[in-house]
Amino acid sequence: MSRYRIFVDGQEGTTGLRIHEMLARRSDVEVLLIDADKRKDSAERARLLNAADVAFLCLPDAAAKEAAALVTNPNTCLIDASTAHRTVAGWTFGLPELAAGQRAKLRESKRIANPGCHASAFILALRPLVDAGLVPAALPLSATSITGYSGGGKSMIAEYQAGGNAKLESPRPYGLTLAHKHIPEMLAHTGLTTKPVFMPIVGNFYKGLAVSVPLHFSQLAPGTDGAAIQRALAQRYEGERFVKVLPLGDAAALDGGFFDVQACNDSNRCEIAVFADAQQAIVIARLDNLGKGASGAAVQSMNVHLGLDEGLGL
Ligand SMILES: NC(=O)C1=CN([C@@H]2O[C@H](COP(=O)(O)OP(=O)(O)OC[C@H]3O[C@@H](n4cnc5c(N)ncnc54)[C@H](OP(=O)(O)O)[C@@H]3O)[C@@H](O)[C@H]2O)C=CC1
Ligand SMILES: CC(=O)N[C@@H](CCC(=O)OP(=O)(O)O)C(=O)O
Repeated sequence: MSRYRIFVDGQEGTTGLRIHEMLARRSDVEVLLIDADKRKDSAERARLLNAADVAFLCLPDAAAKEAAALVTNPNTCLIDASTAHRTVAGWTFGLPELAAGQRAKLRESKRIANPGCHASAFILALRPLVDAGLVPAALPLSATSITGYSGGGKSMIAEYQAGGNAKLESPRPYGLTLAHKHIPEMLAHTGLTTKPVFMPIVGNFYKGLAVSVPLHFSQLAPGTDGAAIQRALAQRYEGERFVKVLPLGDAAALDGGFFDVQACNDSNRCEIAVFADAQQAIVIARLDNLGKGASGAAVQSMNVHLGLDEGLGL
């Protein structure tokens, strides 16, 4: 049996290494490796990109754009983990659970842009509520994301792991220009038309992420309550392998009243929880920023594209 040829451009980086770990367990793929001293050599990267059936781009945005321009082989499918192409025409958003028909698009497309980690959680939580008409598309929302430091890639990991900086011990809000790079994809792929106020917070733990969105029923479709929100989400993701909607107010999702943002670590799962009283709800989606938030999602997209079992290697 001939094996699929896979290249990871950025194989030494955080998401690239994780993809390698996932592919190493598989016998149906051959991973094309680049010599360490040539990993930024455009000619060598071009050779391997064009030799691959699927190439993952685990690179900063500028290098991902450069890599895309190096591909001339019409058979090569690019799966870009960076922010560069997530709202660009001609690229398919790498979230199979986005909507009916998304898997068919991923199967056909040779250009797949994988979602950002915060955006994955936000979109999975909000898209069904907008589609169901419970959340009006123009509603001004706010969202907070608590994330582990591996989301910041090699440089942030080194900063945290060096130790000795007391400022890194407490959670740090950022994105305070109100222009986080995930906001365009959050709008484009939920159907929301008003930019949400989005504030991520990075904490002193390696990985795991939870996006919280507060909702006031007075601003939603008439009659909407916590049960209706949970039901819309549960119906939308019924039968999905990697998206799990928890029961309304699920005490089991809490640890003595606290929500564990690391509960989906080392999995490709996103769990969505709804907590509500008579007037308000908080929808929280948690995932592993290097799992469903990045490398796991990229491998899932590859499996869908190649027509394989979607969970292979995950
Ligand atoms: N970490 C996460 O949780 C997530 C990351 N992403 C995105 O995925 C992409 C990769 O992120 P991440 O793995 O965290 O980043 P890292 O910083 O950990 O790794 C990036 C890698 O790309 C290499 N690189 C940089 N420029 C070039 C170039 N011109 N040619 C070849 N290689 C190059 C770097 O080399 P060197 O080793 O020399 O620095 C590094 O190994 C980014 O766009 C990021 O935003 C997406 C979702 C989640
Ligand atoms: C902690 C941290 O810095 N996290 C990153 C998100 C990582 C991610 O999803 O990456 P891309 O959108 O770049 O692909 C951030 O908020 O910018």
